[in-house]
Amino acid sequence: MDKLKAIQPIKKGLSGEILIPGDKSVSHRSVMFSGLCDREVKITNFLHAADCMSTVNCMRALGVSVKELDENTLIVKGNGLDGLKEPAGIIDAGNSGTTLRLMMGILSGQKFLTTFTGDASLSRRPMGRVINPLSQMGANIVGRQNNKYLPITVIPTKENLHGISYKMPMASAQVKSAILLAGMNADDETTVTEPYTSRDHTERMLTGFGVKLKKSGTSITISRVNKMTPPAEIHVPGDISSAAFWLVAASIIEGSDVILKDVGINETRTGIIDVLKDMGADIQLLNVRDEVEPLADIRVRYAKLHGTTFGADIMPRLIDEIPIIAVAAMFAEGTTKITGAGELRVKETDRLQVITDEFNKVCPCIEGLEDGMVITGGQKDNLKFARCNSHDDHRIAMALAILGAAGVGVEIENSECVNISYPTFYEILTHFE
Ligand SMILES: O=C(O)C1=C[C@@H](OP(=O)(O)O)[C@@H](O)[C@H](O)C1
Ligand SMILES: C=C(OP(=O)(O)O)C(=O)O
Repeated sequence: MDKLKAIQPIKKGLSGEILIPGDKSVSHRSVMFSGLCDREVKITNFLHAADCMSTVNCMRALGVSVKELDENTLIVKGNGLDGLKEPAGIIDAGNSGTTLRLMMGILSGQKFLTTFTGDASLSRRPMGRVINPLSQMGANIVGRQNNKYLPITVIPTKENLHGISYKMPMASAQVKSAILLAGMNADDETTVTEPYTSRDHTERMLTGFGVKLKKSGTSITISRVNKMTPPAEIHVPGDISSAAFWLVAASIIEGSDVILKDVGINETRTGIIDVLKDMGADIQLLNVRDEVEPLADIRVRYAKLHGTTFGADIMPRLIDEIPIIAVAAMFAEGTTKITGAGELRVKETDRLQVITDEFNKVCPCIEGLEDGMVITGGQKDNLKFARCNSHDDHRIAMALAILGAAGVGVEIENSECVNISYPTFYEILTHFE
């Protein structure tokens, strides 16, 4: 039985500095791409959390050496671009959509068989969105319910993959990445076009490994890759999706003035900063610097927020932040309307449904829409202590914790799932009084 977590209200606000752990998306990719090279790559500030460990275990099962120098420092040594080996058993992708979808792209051109499983949540998530375009490239991937769900097997094909030009029905970095990674093994050019630009970590990191990509608007083109030349070291920036919980907590808890250290500010990820600023938040970027990914320290102070409206065009830039933005909206004066968020229905949970069901237990102020929600704000004095359920969704658990900390406290059932992306989250939260 998972632990019930009691969260106390924070009275004095957030202060000092919070060191933000490594970015989950960049951590996954750093291990995958390094594992396709034939020399050692050192990865620093790697996110040691359950999702990224699913990727580490997957790469190990495929014959890649991954040594852990300490919790956040890895040495990855692969056997070259054609050096992955057939795994001896079934690979468990756990809770991680990124692991499963990107690995399908990498494995679809390999000459061996791989079978994946995952947890109950991942087994409900749609995989046809990756299997369909990869099949058009000549991959042979089968899954439950007519190739839609886990368990999934990637079957070797006799023919090489061929390039396609694919217009994606949704903005998704996982789908885009899977197609580009398969495209590295295809005989001719592969082009993928998104309705809106999603996070571009794959494109940036592949470029850092010497892979040539052409970008035009929201289209990316890749050709067969014969060799990857890794940097000696990859430093993973702090995860803005983890920083998001403190950005909102400090914005809504009076007396807060805190600095979030070493946060990745790649513009395909900073939608949360734009939306919070639009709501009146006091956020300053300090010490901005540019590595493979841009980084900054972020100062955030309590401010009186007001409601806002946003939709599909900004959604890929804040897709994982909707639960915590909903919390900000509950404290903001006026109404917040979010549309174009239908993708939230196919995350670890149906996040639109879970936000409406669980946050309304604390204060019934959220009306669900088919592709979003309307939140009536100004609820600070109307919150009641409730027992809520994360439904085993890490981002819901953390958003509920901030809702409780900024209000009158909360109890969270299935609270341990924060280990998926932010194992030290509760420890940091309880530093503040
Ligand atoms: O590529 C990635 O690392 C991710 C892409 C997003 O998913 P989609 O591609 O399904 O939108 C995001 O929600 C997920 O947390 C991580
Ligand atoms: C959706 C998420 O991750 P994934 O798709 O990799 O499971 C997330 O971390 O919020």
